[in-house]
Amino acid sequence: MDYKVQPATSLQGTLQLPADKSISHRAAMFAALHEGTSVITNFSEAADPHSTLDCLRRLGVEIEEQSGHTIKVEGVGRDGMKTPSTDLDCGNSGTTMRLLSGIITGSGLSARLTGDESLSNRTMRRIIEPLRRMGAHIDAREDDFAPLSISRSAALKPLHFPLPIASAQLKSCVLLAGLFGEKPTEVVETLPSRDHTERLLSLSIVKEGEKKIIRSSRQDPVPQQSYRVPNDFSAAAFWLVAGAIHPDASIRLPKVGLNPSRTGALEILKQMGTDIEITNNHNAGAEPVADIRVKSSRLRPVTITEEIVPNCIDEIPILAIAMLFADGVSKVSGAEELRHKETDRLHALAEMLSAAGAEFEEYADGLKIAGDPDFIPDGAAFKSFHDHRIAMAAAVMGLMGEEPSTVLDGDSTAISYPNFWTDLSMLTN
Ligand SMILES: O=C(O)C1=C[C@@H](OP(=O)(O)O)[C@@H](O)[C@H](O)C1
Ligand SMILES: C=C(OP(=O)(O)O)C(=O)O
Repeated sequence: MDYKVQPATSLQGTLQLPADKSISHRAAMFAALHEGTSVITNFSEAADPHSTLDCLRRLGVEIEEQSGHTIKVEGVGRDGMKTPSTDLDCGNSGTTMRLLSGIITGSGLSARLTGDESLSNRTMRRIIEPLRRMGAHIDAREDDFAPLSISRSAALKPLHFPLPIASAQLKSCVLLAGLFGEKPTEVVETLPSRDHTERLLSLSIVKEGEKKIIRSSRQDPVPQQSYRVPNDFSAAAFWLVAGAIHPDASIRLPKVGLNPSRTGALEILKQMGTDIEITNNHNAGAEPVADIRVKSSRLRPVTITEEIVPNCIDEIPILAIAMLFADGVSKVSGAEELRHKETDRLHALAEMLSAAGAEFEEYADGLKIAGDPDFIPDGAAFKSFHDHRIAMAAAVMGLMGEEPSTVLDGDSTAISYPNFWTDLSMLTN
């Protein structure tokens, strides 16, 4: 479905954001691996975490969805999952497919993991290679893409795995397989990526200079997962940018997860001069949470380089919109990974910027954008490529137009943020 975006005269209000998607996936999977009941509150209502719930149910885990975004998971423990009688449909969710592949390999069950068209065209080579070294037998289309048929007849082997790319999904996949092994599996991380898996499983971490060595084995108990999931910082980022670039804005975002391995965009927006206030810092389970308020700001240009990219990987589409309204030329490099998301996000951004009439250059690993605080995007029809983050970035840009614009296939927002369009109209009315 296509959505019309009207130019906004002002952006004011308080939004109850969706629950964190990355934490919701993990909370459900780890609750299933815990022996006993977990009650998770503020579980995400978005499509991706529900793909995870659906797969866990097919693996024999009982999950009750209660009122008020609460789920009760009857954890079966590491050895309690059952061979599924149907495919595990991971939908649009890379996190579901990559993390579950680790669990299937560890458990020794046989399963076939499928996904939608987008997920079936995202590389799985990065997980296939280490999981095979741990003893998995994996059949994949072109030895790279879903459907993935996973089984294991040989014993599970521990792995010492220096991460070849900064990816939390790859790190988590290997650590989850390792959780079933008698001897520890070690993942060595040089560039930090989101650390929810390590935190929520309380895994042992040794720091060696710049490196972090994370270990998992059968000796690690899987803790109960009864906590409130923080609201999603990645969803907050759309409104942080909308508030910063709009001349008449004040937006409050309560109870947002501020895990430092996720908040690169906050640092970047502060560096650009965004008027942001953070209050009510507290913890929810193993994760830091706070309230955020953003107001209209005059933005300076910024340069984003490789080291911070994993820390703001999902926020780069909306940061590109912030750059478009900054006073000067901004640059993103070291972000080739964006070409392997729900769509090629660098290409999708280039198409969006071009339809808006912006001045920019696209590189193999990034973008250069000539910003202007008075830029008026053309009221165009923006292609979202069925990608939730591209659709939401286009919508925020559309608020700054003089003419209405259209976001094509804007219903993909349901992948991570089911109330996005309602929240947008609430802020503008
Ligand atoms: O582990 C996770 O929950 C995620 C990790 C990131 O992907 P990569 O690990 O592939 O970089 C991110 O883009 C994705 O939205 C969620
Ligand atoms: C890349 C994303 O998710 P996933 O990899 O889980 O599909 C995302 O949410 O932007």
